[in-house]
Amino acid sequence: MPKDLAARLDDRLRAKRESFDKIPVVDIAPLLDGSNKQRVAKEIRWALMNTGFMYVKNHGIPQDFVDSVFEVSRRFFDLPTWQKMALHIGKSDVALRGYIEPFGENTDPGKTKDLKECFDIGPECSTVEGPFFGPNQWPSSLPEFRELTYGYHQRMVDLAKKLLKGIALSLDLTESYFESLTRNPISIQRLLHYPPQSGYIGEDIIGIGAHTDYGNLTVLAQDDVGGLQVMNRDRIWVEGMPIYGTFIINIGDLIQRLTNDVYLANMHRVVNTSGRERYSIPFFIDADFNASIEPLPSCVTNSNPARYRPVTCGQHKFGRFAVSYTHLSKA
Ligand SMILES: O=C(O)CCC(=O)C(=O)O
Ligand SMILES: [Fe+2]
Repeated sequence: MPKDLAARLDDRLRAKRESFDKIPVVDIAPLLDGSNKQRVAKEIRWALMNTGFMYVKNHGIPQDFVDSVFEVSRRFFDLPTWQKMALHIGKSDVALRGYIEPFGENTDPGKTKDLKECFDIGPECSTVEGPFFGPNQWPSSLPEFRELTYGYHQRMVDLAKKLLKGIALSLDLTESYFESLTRNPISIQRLLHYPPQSGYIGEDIIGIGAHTDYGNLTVLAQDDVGGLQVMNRDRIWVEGMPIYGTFIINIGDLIQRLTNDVYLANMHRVVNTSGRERYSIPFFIDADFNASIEPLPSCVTNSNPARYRPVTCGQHKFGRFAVSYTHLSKA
């Protein structure tokens, strides 16, 4: 964990929040169909103030489609290592697309090595245009991979934009608030595979080290294995158990900065002691590369003065990857 995060963690958890022993489930149908957006906004507000996480149900993405992406993800991670390494993220320049081997990204660098392996996809561009924007790399031995995973990415962008509307309403902003910040947003569609761990497990090697997400919003699909843990106010790790048919939504640093810590980008990690392989599919949506993020006037008060200086989305995000990606931090 970068030092500033470690220092801020205590502060965050001291903040006036209700502790939680489970993550709330929010039915977002009334947000999506417009029948009761305000009720959903209220539930989102409680969840993001107190846990930074929520499950969403009735999200409109067919479960058999999600299952088919899990299936192709399993097939991808089953490929021989040399085939995966041929698509290594280091070959994508600053676009940051492709395969990341175990220990190739450590989200709590200096403390934990991450056992997970990943594959990252993003908005398709024909050449590298700059950080996070460039061509994807595709596995030629899995012809169905591209259509399924890129199609999923498109559905996620759409869902995330609807969720951002709900978040805007939950902050008493107009529902279109995020539109001007997300015209061509950085987004990453990631596939993850966690091998099981057994015996003594210390914090030096786990599935994914304790971290907050970097951007605006994460939409996570997980299989039925379990292992996600989210920290509560008493610094207890609460299990984010799988609930079939839901996604887990959590906010990242940028929304925490925007809300001046009213909403919590909460710490989480994965420890897979199930004895089974675990797969998950997180999608990250951020803001435009040059979007400036600073505390909203409505979240700055005498008792909660502005805690953050403006930062551009791209600067913040690339800065965090620069220390977590082994291939970048060694360069
Ligand atoms: O696999 C999971 O459940 C969580 C993954 C995660 O936290 C991340 O990729 O940022
Ligand atoms: Fe995360």
